[in-house]
Amino acid sequence: MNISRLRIRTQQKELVDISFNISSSLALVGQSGSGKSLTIKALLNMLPESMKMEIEHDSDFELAAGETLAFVPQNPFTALSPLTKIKRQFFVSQERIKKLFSEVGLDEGLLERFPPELSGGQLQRVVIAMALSHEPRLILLDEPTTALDPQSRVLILDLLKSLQSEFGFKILFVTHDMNSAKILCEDICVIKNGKVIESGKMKDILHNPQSEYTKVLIDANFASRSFRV
Ligand SMILES: Nc1ncnc2c1ncn2[C@@H]1O[C@H](COP(=O)(O)OP(=O)(O)OP(=O)(O)O)[C@@H](O)[C@H]1O
Repeated sequence: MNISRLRIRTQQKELVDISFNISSSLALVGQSGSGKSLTIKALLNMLPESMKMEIEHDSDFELAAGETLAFVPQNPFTALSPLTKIKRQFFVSQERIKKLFSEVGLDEGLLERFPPELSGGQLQRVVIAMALSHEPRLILLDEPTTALDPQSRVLILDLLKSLQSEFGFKILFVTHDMNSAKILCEDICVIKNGKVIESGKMKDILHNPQSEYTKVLIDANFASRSFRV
């Protein structure tokens, strides 16, 4: 999927002006304030009313939140309604929910529980099952593992990878964490202040970053994390 131009502006200021291509899995990486969340909101058509956007993309891909597009947010603890049983938070048949639960590695007994009775990793699997329930063509992931411990983080990223090879959806993964980006994505687009700094194959950019900004992102992450680098 090719986004040949995405511009987001307020009356006062241009916040984002980027282009990117999602051939299979793309990490959109940048420091805080670089425009990652706004990009996701723009694709979901959920920008604040004070902002205007212009978007150009391939004509065969309709951007429809909850249909062609699914979204997995940062914090699974706040993504679900706490006082509603898990099974009541899906809008598909019980049979389909059970199938989705087995695909994300969850015991169907958890369907009878309330969200606060599950761990962060289990909750994120529930959210991923929900994202899959409409058979999306593209899943938008906004730092989906930041609220998790390192072990659950790697398990969730591995799960997303295997689900992707099973179902064939594309992934846009927004993060400042190069370690996670490296595990999940084949391609990377580095952004700063709403502009693309560099983009290409993940392995090429990790081995040979062209900008100081990318080097800092790589060094910060690889120096501070101990898991699978
Ligand atoms: N509602 C808003 N009104 C005006 N400016 C905004 C609004 N939301 C975000 N911005 C600005 O847009 C720019 C990009 O913000 P965005 O939230 O997309 O960054 P981000 O890369 O997701 O950062 P983080 O990693 O901290 O979530 C920032 O300069 C931010 O201050």
